[in-house]
Amino acid sequence: MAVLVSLMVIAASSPLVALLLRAAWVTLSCYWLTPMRIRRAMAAQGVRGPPPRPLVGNLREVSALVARATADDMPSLSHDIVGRLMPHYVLWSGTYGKLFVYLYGSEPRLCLTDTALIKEFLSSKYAHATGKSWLQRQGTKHFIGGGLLMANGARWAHQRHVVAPAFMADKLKARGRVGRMVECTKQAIRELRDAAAGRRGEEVEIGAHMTRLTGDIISRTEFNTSYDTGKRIFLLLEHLQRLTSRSSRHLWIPGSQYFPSKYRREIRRLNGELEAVLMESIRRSREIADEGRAAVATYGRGLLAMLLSEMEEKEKNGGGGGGEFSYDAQLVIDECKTFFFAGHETSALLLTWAIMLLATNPAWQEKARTEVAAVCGDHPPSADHLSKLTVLQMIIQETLRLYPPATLLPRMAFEDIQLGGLRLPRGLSVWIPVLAIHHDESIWGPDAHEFRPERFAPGARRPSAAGAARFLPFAAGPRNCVGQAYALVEAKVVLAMLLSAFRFAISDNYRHAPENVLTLRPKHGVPVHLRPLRP
Ligand code: HEM
Repeated sequence: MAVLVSLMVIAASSPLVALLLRAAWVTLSCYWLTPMRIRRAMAAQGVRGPPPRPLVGNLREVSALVARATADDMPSLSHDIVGRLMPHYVLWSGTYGKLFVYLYGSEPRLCLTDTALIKEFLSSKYAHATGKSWLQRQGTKHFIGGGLLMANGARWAHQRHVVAPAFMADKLKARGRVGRMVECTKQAIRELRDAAAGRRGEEVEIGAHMTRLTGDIISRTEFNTSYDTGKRIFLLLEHLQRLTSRSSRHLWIPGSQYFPSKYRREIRRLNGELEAVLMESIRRSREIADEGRAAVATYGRGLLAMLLSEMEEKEKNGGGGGGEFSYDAQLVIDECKTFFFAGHETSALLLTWAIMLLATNPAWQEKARTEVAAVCGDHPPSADHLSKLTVLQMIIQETLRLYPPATLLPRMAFEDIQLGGLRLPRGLSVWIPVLAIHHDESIWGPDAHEFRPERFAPGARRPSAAGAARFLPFAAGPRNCVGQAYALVEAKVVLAMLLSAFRFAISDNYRHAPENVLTLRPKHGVPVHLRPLRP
């Protein structure tokens, strides 16, 4: 007590000391007292977890467990990958039950696997009471900034309202995007033919080609950029992603976001360069629109056109429809970065894993090829063909079940939430382990780890009525993936064309080593043998 009184006297006499004491109190409260209070509140409801250490929480255990589990390649081509990618989930759900709490640094995380609760939690009921945490936003600040993926609350609602119409299924058909996807895929097939012909045994690493192809597709359909500009943007984004993931490893240290570091300096430089390239694209789009204004009062098609029209509205009306949240130049740039990032890597991974699965399951490969020939004949797929490619749709869904590019869904509670019988305190992060749910034998049956596309056949018995929360590759509810319809159209177009152009088999050089670096990817790529089917 005497110490406290002395501190208060010193504080009252010196504003600097008062400031330092306040900073120390806020740090202690954020980094230890609040997480511990949340942990106790969950323990009082019977939800426990591993004991945390100050500041690091359980972070070191997670890192050590994952490092050990992924040190070697898998001994066989098994799809039973939960123990490898989420060893901490396997360990702690075995010890504390499927509902448990752990601390990621100082962020308390509740692991939620109950599919009925997940459905409710992701519903519109909690759209404004949940969102992306400080840790997530800080980690991606220089990389995708205030774009839709990391926006929260009313700002998120406005951004979503502006961009969502561009990605509705009927718009995708109407705006000639399928045609552009076909053109990009034709180019990729030419490159694959050349690459295969130039190598002994026609072997190519398909992942790199799919990354290039999906990058080209999003650049051309949504941003109207040239192949070279798109390529430059992706290289910069890739570099930034690597650096931000390295620099955010220390975010659990109080104040670390202000420490100067070589990563941070390089991130700032690359971000400046990326924004300059995007700004130039925007300037060119506006110039082209101005030249054509007399004839067509439009910026053209795609997402960038939509964002620029929205920004112009704001400039004209001094506000725009979203009031304080309307798009300005910086937000348009952030949105471009977000869609370049969110819209190409996940799609490339879906295609890469699908080709790996088809290359190792020749019967399904042949079945899909026969269907493509029956539906499309000798032509590339058109928008009308796509809904008839049901075998391909089943294969895509089974790929997304076994290898979902996003293995986790994170959401922070911004206010106290009553979820079923649970009270989730404000400040608790909820983590939905999508990969573990997709491989759960109690949901999918004893063959949960096997590639069996027939489980998605039209009319097949679904696991249960609450199915929406059991298959979550694109999340669910109002904050699901805004590009879902686009991604599925793209996957069908590309796979249908590749199946018509080549027969593929997995190479002996393939090393099965799925790893999770933000997204679920094959550590050593996917080398396949391509046999051209047509001259
Ligand atoms: C197979 C491909 C894809 C998968 C598996 C996928 C998966 C997801 C998931 C799981 C989320 C929720 C993330 C979270 O809230 O933490 C998400 C959000 C998002 N996705 Fe996708 N995505 C794919 C393709 C695309 C494409 C092609 C685009 C754009 C053209 C896109 C744009 C976005 C955006 C902007 C969000 C944020 C939505 C919001 O917060 O309102 N995604 N995606």
